[in-house]
Amino acid sequence: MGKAENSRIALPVGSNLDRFINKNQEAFKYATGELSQLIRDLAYAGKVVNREINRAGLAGITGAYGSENVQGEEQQNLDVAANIRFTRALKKGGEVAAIISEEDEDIIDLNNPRSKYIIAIDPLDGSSNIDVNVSIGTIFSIYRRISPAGSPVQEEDVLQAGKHQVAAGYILYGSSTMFVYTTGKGVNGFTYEPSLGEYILSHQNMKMPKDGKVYSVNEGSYRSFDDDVKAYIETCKDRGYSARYIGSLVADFHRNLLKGGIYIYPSTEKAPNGKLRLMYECNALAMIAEQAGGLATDGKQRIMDIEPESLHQRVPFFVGSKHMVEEASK
Ligand SMILES: O=P(O)(O)OC[C@H]1O[C@](O)(COP(=O)(O)O)[C@@H](O)[C@@H]1O
Ligand SMILES: [Mg+2]
Ligand SMILES: [Mg+2]
Repeated sequence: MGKAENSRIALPVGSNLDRFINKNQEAFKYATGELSQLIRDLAYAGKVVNREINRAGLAGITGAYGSENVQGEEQQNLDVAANIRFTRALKKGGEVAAIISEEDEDIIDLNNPRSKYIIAIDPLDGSSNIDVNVSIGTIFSIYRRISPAGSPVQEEDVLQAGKHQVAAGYILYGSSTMFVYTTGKGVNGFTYEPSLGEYILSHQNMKMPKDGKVYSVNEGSYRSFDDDVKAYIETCKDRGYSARYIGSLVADFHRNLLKGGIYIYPSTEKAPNGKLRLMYECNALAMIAEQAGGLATDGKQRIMDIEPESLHQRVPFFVGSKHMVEEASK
């Protein structure tokens, strides 16, 4: 792995996340440590959720919870468990003023008067894969609030465009568990070492290849894709690219981040605005992609330039290797 360049964090692979966070903070002159602690709180909650995922089958916590979320999707037990774990850890941590969660219709105001951060979170991504032991994830975006700390959280604090994220990342619960994040100074990945209970720096200054030979789309809805998307998929097939679709956004994204490729969830007849949610799925992965040299659009414009109108709004999503997304977005 190349030596970290210019303002990137220089730490040997093998360092733990905590040490990296401290080092990262030094790069921010006016840092007060609150964002650092917030990232630690997320990483900690991720360890707890990781343990619950690993033993879900044993503890009988797989299956449906018996209620629907605001999107009308059936909540899985682990969706609800993960949502509780992250909300609780962030509340206790005291660094977050409010949360937007996929599993909650409204903003969760944590009444942490002194806190200046807002978090948007998909506690468990890839819910359809929970019970079948396929990789799943958690996705998060962090913003600084606009209204002064201590005052009630306003809509303007939470409905901010992706370009205003101060940090973003995901946790991948796969064959190994990884914590991947950015604070706007490159992307770094940490692999969880359960016997130590530590996240260890394993992927430093991650770069997404500019091109790839993998396309990732649910072709089951192919007939209702618009002609441009169909044309791009045909181009991929003409070129002999491989089709890979895990059905867990975080896992499909992570593969393309490492190997190159494109993930597309376009608008369809069933989902005219696509399926994925701008605030807690697309913005975070867009920031990671761009920080790693990739790109993310809704097929027309840069995802992070989209001004959000509602907490759970959906957008078509094209993300991955820069040249592939450029071509697919034409
Ligand atoms: O089954 P489909 O329509 O292809 O959708 C799969 C997509 O939906 C998601 O499961 C949506 O995320 P949630 O599981 O968090 O609701 C993505 O992870 C995945 O890429
Ligand atoms: Mg999701
Ligand atoms: Mg989810």
